[in-house]
Amino acid sequence: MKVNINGETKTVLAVWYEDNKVKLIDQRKIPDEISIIELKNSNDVYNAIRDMAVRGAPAIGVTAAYGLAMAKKNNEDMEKAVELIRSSRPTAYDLFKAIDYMKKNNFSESAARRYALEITERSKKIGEYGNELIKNGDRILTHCNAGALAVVDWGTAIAPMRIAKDSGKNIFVYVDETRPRLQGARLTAWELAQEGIDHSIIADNAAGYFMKKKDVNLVIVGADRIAANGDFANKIGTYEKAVLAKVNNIPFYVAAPGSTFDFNIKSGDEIPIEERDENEVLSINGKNIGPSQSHARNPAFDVTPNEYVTAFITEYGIFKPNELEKLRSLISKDLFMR
Ligand SMILES: CSC[C@H]1O[C@H](OP(=O)(O)O)[C@H](O)[C@@H]1O
Repeated sequence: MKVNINGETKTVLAVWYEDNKVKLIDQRKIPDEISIIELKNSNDVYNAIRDMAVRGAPAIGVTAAYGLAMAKKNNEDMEKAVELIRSSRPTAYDLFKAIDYMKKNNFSESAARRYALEITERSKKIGEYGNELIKNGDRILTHCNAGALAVVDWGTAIAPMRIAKDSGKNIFVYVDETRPRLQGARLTAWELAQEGIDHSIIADNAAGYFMKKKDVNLVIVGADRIAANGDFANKIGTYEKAVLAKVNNIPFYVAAPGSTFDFNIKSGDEIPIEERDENEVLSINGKNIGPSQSHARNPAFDVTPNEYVTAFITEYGIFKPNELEKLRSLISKDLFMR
């Protein structure tokens, strides 16, 4: 993605592999600064994923792939490195796909680079297919960050918006702030601003207001894990946006690569939901927002039933929930996904 750093336009990626180190933009510091951190071993990779220096299902997978190649090159105990990185976060299926891919390819550096390139190229395809759903003048709502930062470049839900803009369409985006980690207000808004895409940040609770006012033409979100029946996990708050979209007859699209589809599970009931530290809810920028006696619950994801999904936007094309068997067949024939 192109970013303006001190008046200079640079092309940056969310995560890359250089000098036998995994390097990434520390997403906890955006939009205040673009800070690059270098990971030197599997323990660094575990911490970076767990603490969300890098986040977003495909980006987590790519970071794991590079991290395992680095661990192999550093002669780490690979069984321990795999188990450590596998334990970093439970919901995003891409993490486990990437680990399996690297295992099948002897944790080689070339395999990690191929994994990263495939994911990047596939996210651009998602953008091209998704662009077909966007008309000139459309007002789009999105939740959390499913942009280049959540992948490597391009993004999933944001990729169609970028390609629509580049193809000359006039679009506007409502960006849910996405409490508690504010991936929308901090990351999606930053990406859209860099791309010159017109947008407004809104409180998570305001999405229904704009949908009911008929000020939203479509919703596009990302995903962290999609079950065989089309139920999917995504950032907490997605489920209620999907219900509001259905009630207001607004198309609701989920953008995700094949690496996010978990056909081993029948429904969303089987998707593990990460519960994170309560302090992410209890404080903002390190300042407590509630009384000291109060505790908080902090599920990082929720599951949206397939009935609320208009269609899935993938690198293979666009599929309705009842067409996922066709998608499963295409993925099974895809050498990269085996
Ligand atoms: C393109 S995957 C993005 C997906 O990941 C986010 O979760 P997190 O920021 O906790 O990694 C969110 O669910 C996004 O939709």
